[in-house]
Amino acid sequence: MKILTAAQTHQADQATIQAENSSSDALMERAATAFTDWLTNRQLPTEAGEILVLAGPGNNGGDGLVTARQLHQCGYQVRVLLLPAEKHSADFTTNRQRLPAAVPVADLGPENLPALTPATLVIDALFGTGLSRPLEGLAATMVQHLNASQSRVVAIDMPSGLLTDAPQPKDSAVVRAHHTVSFELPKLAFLLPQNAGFVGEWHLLPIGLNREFIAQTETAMYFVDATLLAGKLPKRAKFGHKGTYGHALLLAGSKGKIGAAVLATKACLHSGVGLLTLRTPAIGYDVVQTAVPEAMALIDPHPDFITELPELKSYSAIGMGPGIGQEAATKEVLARLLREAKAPLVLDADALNLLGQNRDLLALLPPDTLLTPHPKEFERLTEPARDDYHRLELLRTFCQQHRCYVVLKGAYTCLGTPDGQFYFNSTGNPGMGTGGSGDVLTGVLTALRGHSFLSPLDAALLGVYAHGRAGDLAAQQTGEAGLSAGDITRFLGPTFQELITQPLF
Ligand SMILES: NC(=O)C1=CN([C@@H]2O[C@H](COP(=O)(O)OP(=O)(O)OC[C@H]3O[C@@H](n4cnc5c(N)ncnc54)[C@H](OP(=O)(O)O)[C@@H]3O)[C@@H](O)[C@H]2O)[C@@H](O)CC1
Ligand SMILES: Nc1ncnc2c1ncn2[C@@H]1O[C@H](COP(=O)(O)OP(=O)(O)O)[C@@H](O)[C@H]1O
Ligand SMILES: [K+]
Repeated sequence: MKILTAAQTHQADQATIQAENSSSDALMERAATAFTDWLTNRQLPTEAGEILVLAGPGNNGGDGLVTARQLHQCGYQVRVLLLPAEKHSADFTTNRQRLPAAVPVADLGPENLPALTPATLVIDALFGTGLSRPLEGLAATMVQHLNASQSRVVAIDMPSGLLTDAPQPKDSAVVRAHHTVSFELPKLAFLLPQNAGFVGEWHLLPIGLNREFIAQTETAMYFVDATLLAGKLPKRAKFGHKGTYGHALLLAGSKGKIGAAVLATKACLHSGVGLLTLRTPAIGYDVVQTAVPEAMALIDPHPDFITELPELKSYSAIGMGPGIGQEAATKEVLARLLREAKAPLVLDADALNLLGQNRDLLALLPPDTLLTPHPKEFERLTEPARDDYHRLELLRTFCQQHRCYVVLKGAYTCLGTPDGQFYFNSTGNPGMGTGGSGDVLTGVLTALRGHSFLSPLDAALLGVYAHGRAGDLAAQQTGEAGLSAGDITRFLGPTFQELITQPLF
């Protein structure tokens, strides 16, 4: 799915109206109907209690007014408070007139703030994508009043006060919604940790925005779902053999962290690699040969950490980082790897920390190298970010400058590409916030980068998505708290099976 800006969303709105030869009023009715259906499917009139619609002056307020009318018609107890304004959108005015007289309506005022109890269900329709500046005055007071209450809050399209594509000034008033119900395509603001407390759980409702317009609209941001990946992972060839699927090399593990090597190795083997060799210090030999007999162990002469780079010529992808530690000798191995590798590289964990401490090494990164930092590791490679939007700017600059792919890990892992695109992943769950999940991802990505039939972009997209999806399948069995990194590996097979599509021709 594409992620559009607020301005592009508005254009999509207009293009839809034009293409259908209909009216903005009709599109508003469609959006609000989708919202009302969403709500009424989840809350019976008795459960909902008293519903209070807060309506602003624009089309977001118009959505609120249509919703109030429809809820009333469905037997819900609903009343409306309007935010006084100098001008109103045409569709707001139309729907103000259409509101049945039986629905109580009043103007908000500094002396007329509503009583809000835990039994009140508030529909926030003050502002949506048309927000052009931080809230102030009465709107800000109302939002603070709402946030201080125990009421249940559902926002239409956006939590009011939150900008769609840009950071908020600190301390500006933004509704803290339990649910945000938005239309058609996700918004950048939903994907950033700093907005989690405002957005709550978000939901997308299709409203039939014009597909051609969306297809033609240029964007640098995508939300990666199964549809976007359809057809990218081919079925294994009937006469394929282990040579067809690449020979991966992993450099992983040090004393006390051989487990990281085992996790990455297992994940790589469960992601379709043909052959796998693991370079690990001598202390890991028995562990690895026992825990993962499918992998070949190429033991470093040093007992505790990796000190020598093996011969590289037989490998189709090389992953380095999980559990390697930050010894000077290991840094030299990394530097030699960057100088000598011809195969695609995946760098994670301490390989990234070593790069951060020795930034001159960044100049050696071969083009299309894949780096997989979490935000702290990314900071060590660049600089501390002021906020999540600034972090994305740093990500774009870093990827363009070093011609590399960066998997910035998190709840919505963001893949940055050398041409400045962002791909936000849709899979995964908080259960994956557990030691070793990242090591599993390195194994997955190393396997996929070794598939000559996948582009660097597709390998990264498939790997990140599959890792999260396997975590989701695992959590269905273990629960989120019970999930450990090895559980993710067990579900990689079914995940890849789901992703394979086999067209007839
Ligand atoms: N696209 C879709 O898919 C569909 C979209 N739909 C709905 O339309 C919504 C967008 O509507 P919208 O463009 O009318 O903007 P909205 O958010 O109501 O606010 C604009 C008004 O607020 C004002 N204003 C702005 N900031 C302010 C501030 N800080 N403090 C005070 N005032 C402020 C601004 O005035 P101005 O900036 O010009 O001064 C203007 O008057 C969208 O979120 C969705 O709910 C659906 O109906 C159909 C499908
Ligand atoms: N709340 C979450 N939702 C989805 N995925 C998550 C969440 N928390 C962590 N993850 C995923 O788990 C992995 C954790 O990686 P990392 O921090 O490197 O762990 P480790 O260093 O312990 O292996 C990342 O792929 C990240 O995207
Ligand atoms: K809103």
